[in-house]
Amino acid sequence: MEQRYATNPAQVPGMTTADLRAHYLVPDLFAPGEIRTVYTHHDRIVLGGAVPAGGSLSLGGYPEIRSDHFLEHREVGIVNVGGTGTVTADGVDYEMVKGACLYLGRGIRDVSFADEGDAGAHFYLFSAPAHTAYPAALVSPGEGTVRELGDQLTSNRRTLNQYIHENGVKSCQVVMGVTELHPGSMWNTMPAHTHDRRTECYLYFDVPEDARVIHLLGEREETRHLVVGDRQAIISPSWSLHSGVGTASYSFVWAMAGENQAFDDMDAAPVTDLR
Ligand SMILES: O=C(O)C(=O)C[C@H](O)C(=O)CO
Ligand SMILES: [Zn+2]
Repeated sequence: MEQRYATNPAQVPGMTTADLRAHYLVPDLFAPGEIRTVYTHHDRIVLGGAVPAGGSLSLGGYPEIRSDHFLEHREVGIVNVGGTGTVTADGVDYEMVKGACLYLGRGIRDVSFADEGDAGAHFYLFSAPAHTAYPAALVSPGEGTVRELGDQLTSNRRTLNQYIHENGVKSCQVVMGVTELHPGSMWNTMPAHTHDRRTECYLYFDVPEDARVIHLLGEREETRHLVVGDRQAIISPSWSLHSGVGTASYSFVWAMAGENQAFDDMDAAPVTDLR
C-alpha cells in the first residue's frame, strides 16, 4: 500500500509540477490482474483499483492499516468504471455494470472481484475508517439522487448522481457519487469550492485517450493545476478548492470523508476570486 502523508496549504506555492503530481495525483491505480491501493493521511482515506482481467482477486488485510482483513475497521464505496464484473462479499455476489456503486460496511471479511473473459471490469475503491457496520447496498447507475447542474451556455451542463449519502445508502463517513458531463460541456464543479470539513477525491474516467482534464487545486489566491488522464485520481485536501475543465466530455467519481456528510456544506470560490 503506497503511503501519502498529509500536506499543508503553505507547501503548495513552493511545489514544482512533479511535487504537485507526487502529492495529489494518483496516476496508476489500475493494472490488469492487480489490486492497487494508496493510503492518504488526509482523513485516512484509502483509494484502490481492482482489475480482475478475466480472473478473480481477493482484497486482503494490509500492515499499513494493521488489519487482518481490509474492512476490519473500515468501510468502502466501490464504483465500476469498466465492463460488467462481480464483487463477492462474505459469499454474496453483487453484479456491477459500468457506473454501478456498491457500499460494503465494517466487519465484512471476504471481498473479491471477478469478471469474465475480456469484460474489462475496473473497480474503483474509496475507503475510510468506520465506527459501526451499516448494511451492504448496491445502487444501479442513475438510481441515486439525481441533480441536474450547470448550463450548456457556460459549458458546464452535467448530471450529478448521489449514491452513498445522507439521504441515500447509509455509511459512517463515505459520501460517493458519479458526475457525467453532457456532450459539449467541459467544466465540472463550477464555481469551484472547498469544504474544510472533508477531504475529497475525484477519479476521472471516460476521458478520451487524446484528451486531458485540467484539474484546479490549492487555495483560491494561489491555485495550481494537474493535467489528468483517463482513470487517474486526484486527492483534494480539505483546504483545497477543486474544479476542472476537459478538452473533451468525461465523467468522474467523486467521494469524500471527514467531519460530516452534508453534501451542501461547501464554500464557493467564485472564478473572479481565483488567482
Ligand atoms: O460537478 C460537480 O459540481 C460535482 O460533481 C461536485 C462534486 O460532487 C463535489 O465536489 C462535491 O463536494
Ligand atoms: Zn467538493
